[in-house]
Amino acid sequence: MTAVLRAEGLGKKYGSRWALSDCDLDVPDGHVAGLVGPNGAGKTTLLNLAVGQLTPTAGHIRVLGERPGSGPAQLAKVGFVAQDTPTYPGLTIAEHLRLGARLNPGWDDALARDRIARLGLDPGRKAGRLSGGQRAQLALTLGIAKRPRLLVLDEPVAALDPLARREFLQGLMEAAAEHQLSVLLSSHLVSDLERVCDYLVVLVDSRVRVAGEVDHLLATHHRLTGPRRDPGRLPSDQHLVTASHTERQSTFVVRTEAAIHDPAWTVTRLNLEDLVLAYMDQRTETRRPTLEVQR
Ligand SMILES: Nc1ncnc2c1ncn2[C@@H]1O[C@H](COP(=O)(O)OP(=O)(O)OP(=O)(O)O)[C@@H](O)[C@H]1O
Repeated sequence: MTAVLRAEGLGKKYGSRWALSDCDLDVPDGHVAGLVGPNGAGKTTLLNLAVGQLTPTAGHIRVLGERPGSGPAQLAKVGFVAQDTPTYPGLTIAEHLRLGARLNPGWDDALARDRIARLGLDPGRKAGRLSGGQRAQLALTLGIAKRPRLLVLDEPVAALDPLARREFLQGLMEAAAEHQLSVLLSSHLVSDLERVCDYLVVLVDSRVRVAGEVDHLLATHHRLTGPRRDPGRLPSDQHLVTASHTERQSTFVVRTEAAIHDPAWTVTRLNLEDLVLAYMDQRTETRRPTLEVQR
């Protein structure tokens, strides 16, 4: 299957500090992929590399088989809704659509107008007069009407209330299904990603900790609880994610493709939030995670 995003040894340095390092990723086509991680993990850096707004310090990145920003044809295939869903406050919705038509060769004006009408938005209204949720919907409309093959969104719902978030994500899912659109979406709200994503990338402290199809990740990660045990004694096919101990008891989160038969363990499944938090627990204790979990 084609990769919408393929990174090999990808890294980006600001001054002497790596914002992203040793990133190997292969995000397949046809997914709504979630990029999750705490503040400062490198999500925006990775997305800006994917849309060609940054160039790598190390390694390679290919988006839809080409170097991001390598020419007009490549740029036309990728839509980008940047952080805080930027729009021009002094321009009306209709003017935004006209600008979109001028700037994008594949612009689908009927789709844009229809979507604005379905949202009940007045085309004559200036973007500066819209609510945060309406502005986000306008930015999403501009991204979809470009008719890209991949739509990249950087924390598009962070500032929205739960209802506006739900409406926005619903619109995104409908567009992805209707227009065979691949989506790469960052958020630190695990519950939002859980609702819309079927592929997940966990980024912590500038490194990809785990990536894969959500169903497969959930099927291969387990929490083991039982009598205290040295993690070094786990079978070699059980990859340890996190370990914690009391005086008598050990709790491990492991990743394994194999069934777990050891009768000493009580085995429980993880939900997506548990899984993300387990990988975040691997980070150094010097900086605390600020990942939000909202229901
Ligand atoms: N232009 C820049 N100059 C210097 N350092 C930067 C710059 N942009 C980002 N960084 C640093 O790179 C690291 C990764 O930042 P990035 O914005 O990619 O993280 P993020 O995961 O998107 O965070 P957030 O969730 O807060 O948006 C951070 O330590 C940040 O301070």
